[in-house]
Amino acid sequence: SEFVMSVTELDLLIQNVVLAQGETCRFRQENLQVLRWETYSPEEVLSFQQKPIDHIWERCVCHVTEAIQYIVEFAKRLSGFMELNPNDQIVLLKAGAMEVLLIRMSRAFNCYNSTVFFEGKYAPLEIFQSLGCSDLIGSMFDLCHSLCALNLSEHEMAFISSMILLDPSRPWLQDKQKVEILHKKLDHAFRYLLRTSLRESILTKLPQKGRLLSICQLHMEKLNIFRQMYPGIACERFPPLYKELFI
Ligand SMILES: CNC(=O)[C@@H]1CCCN1C(=O)c1ccc(Cl)c(COc2cccc3c(C(F)(F)F)cc(C)nc23)c1Cl
Repeated sequence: SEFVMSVTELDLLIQNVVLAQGETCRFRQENLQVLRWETYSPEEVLSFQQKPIDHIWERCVCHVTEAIQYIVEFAKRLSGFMELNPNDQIVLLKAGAMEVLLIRMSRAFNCYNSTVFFEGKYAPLEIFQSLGCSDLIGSMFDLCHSLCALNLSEHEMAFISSMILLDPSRPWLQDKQKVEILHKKLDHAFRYLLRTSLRESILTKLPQKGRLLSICQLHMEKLNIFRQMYPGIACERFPPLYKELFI
């Protein structure tokens, strides 16, 4: 029994999702644009590559953890999310936060020279070489390239992110129906938005769910390898939120 949403309800939901994204994206789109040709020099790249692996890992994990906190704030602002039971809120964030981070990373990616915004300038893939997980970083860059090709607007990215988070197919959900209703409303509003902006064609080109999932699984493997290699760091120095969500 498909439900009907009034235009007012659709507009209100679009406003809620777009506002949630605008208030919780760590870097403003315009600032990222201005800086996009500020790249690291070969000497700077070399000095990054010569730093010890645990040093770079720890900095990256701190950046990732901070970015995840912004994504938690994004989720909390999505209408209906805070009305879900706390267990389901954690289940949805645990499963979807990293995928949303990958979507957000593409906003800070310059697909003309394959660089990504990192610590103030745009960095090439090589800068992460000493991390010893070039397959993970490489697949993140590939994903950014395919997302850049879609030339997604902030509105579209906001909806894609909200539907990744409010995904009723996540395992261990207690109140699946409630998430289903939220997801269906987002789907209606997203399609309405795409119809009015003549952008329905992107629906068939969005990255498959499995692709995001596989990168995130690579994330977990790398993280476990790193924790084994540097047991000292993994426990204490990881910010608590990271432990809660990923360990
Ligand atoms: C635009 N910038 C960004 O999106 C990210 C998040 C916010 C800040 N930030 C960066 O500075 C950044 C940008 C690009 C890259 Cl490739 C990186 C390095 O990313 C990672 C290096 C190591 C491990 C990473 C892991 C692992 F495995 F720990 F789970 C997981 C993710 C997702 N990213 C890792 C980083 Cl940390």
